[in-house]
Amino acid sequence: MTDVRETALVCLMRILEKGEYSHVVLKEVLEAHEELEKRDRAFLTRLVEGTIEHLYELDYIIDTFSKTKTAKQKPVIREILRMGVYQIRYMDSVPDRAAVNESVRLTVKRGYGFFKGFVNGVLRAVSGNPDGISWPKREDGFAQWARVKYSMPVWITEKLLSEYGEERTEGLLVCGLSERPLTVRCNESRASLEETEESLRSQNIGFQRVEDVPGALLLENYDNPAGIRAFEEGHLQVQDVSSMLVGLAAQIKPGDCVLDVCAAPGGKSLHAADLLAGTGHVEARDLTPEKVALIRENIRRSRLTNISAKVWDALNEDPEKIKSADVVLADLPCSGMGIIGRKSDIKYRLTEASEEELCALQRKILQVVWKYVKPGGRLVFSTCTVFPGENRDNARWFLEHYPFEQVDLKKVLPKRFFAEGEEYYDLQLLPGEKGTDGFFIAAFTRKSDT
Ligand SMILES: C[S@@+](CC[C@H](N)C(=O)[O-])C[C@H]1O[C@@H](n2cnc3c(N)ncnc32)[C@H](O)[C@@H]1O
Repeated sequence: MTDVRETALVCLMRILEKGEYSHVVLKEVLEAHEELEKRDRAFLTRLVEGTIEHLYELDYIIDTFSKTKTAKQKPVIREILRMGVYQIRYMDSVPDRAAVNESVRLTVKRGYGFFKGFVNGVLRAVSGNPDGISWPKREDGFAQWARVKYSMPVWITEKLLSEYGEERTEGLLVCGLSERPLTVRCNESRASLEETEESLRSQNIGFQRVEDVPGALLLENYDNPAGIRAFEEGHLQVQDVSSMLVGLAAQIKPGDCVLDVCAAPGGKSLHAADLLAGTGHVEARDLTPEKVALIRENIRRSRLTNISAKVWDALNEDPEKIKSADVVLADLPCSGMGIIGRKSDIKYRLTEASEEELCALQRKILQVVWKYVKPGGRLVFSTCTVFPGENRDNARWFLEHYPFEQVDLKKVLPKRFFAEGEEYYDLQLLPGEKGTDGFFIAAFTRKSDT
């Protein structure tokens, strides 16, 4: 029988000690353990994701009660303690005694019997003294306080504070630790919204329509599309509402030729193909064969026929595509801070230097791909992040350097995304504020005399 906690430990060793991506490791491990029941899969996923989400807080607690600080502990012991504290603090279904005993058992099973007294002692102290922790105080410094309270690196909080102030920054931090609903888009060129809703009802899957975004549904109590019939039939695509706004901002018309230069796993390309309703064509590109395989897998499942995928480095100019596209989608690589609620290891990997490199990479890609837009056609630039350097600043830079006019998004996107009386051309969404992930969109029309 699979030892669920041991499997979680193996995941945490790969993610936190070896630097692998959490979503990749979890997907691989869950696929390799098909025998696990739904309940065990949910427990494993929560234990791994929760431990990562609350990492700094868990270390702070362990370091309060342990003479040997987490930074100096053996990696296996450190991960067993982190998992143990997470279970004590956040998993109501696990009695503290079970969390302690299971951690000790795991210590012995992994060959570290010498440390069983240490693990037992630290976890018992954590469980027995919940009030014995001296937490950082908010009034002594928001970023240091948030480091422990929301497990957020200090430099990120400081950067957010300088752009959004304390209240909105805290909203973003809270959202990063909250469960987000699974949002899906109905492929209405394959089945009507009503048919897809009927199929969901027949499987007792609860949902709510997002009234102002065509085809968008929020699924209730579902965090994984596998097993949903409408998904297997290609009538549903997992996609956040914010990402669906790209398709609307692109103002796609029947017969359009769409080029998505950074498309994997294909969310926006598939939306564009669906909006074309069997006409026109979408070419979905990405950097590597592995990424393009993800797009192809989604195309295969969706059974849409007006879309193809190709490996192409967006930094290389493609002479065959110059002035060929009615719409270019530039959903560019970014720091991903808008989706930390879904991929919580992002915040620990990011550095100030890597964020600056991403700003520069975006400009390099835009420098090439604007040429593919036909005069009168559109380029939509988007990211799933919240830092202005990658978003607003690059959108302004683009407008200053290339022959485009900015599309006023207030005229093409639902009203509720914009505050009354504010001057907007582009749109910056923060996680949770409008029921979406954090996201940025700007759209441009190429001047016709260029
Ligand atoms: C934000 S993701 C795209 C998400 C996608 N548009 C969707 O909606 O599913 C950015 C993508 O850019 C790709 N990428 C990064 N550098 C690239 C390059 N030089 N050329 C092409 N794609 C690149 C990454 O592999 C990644 O899949």
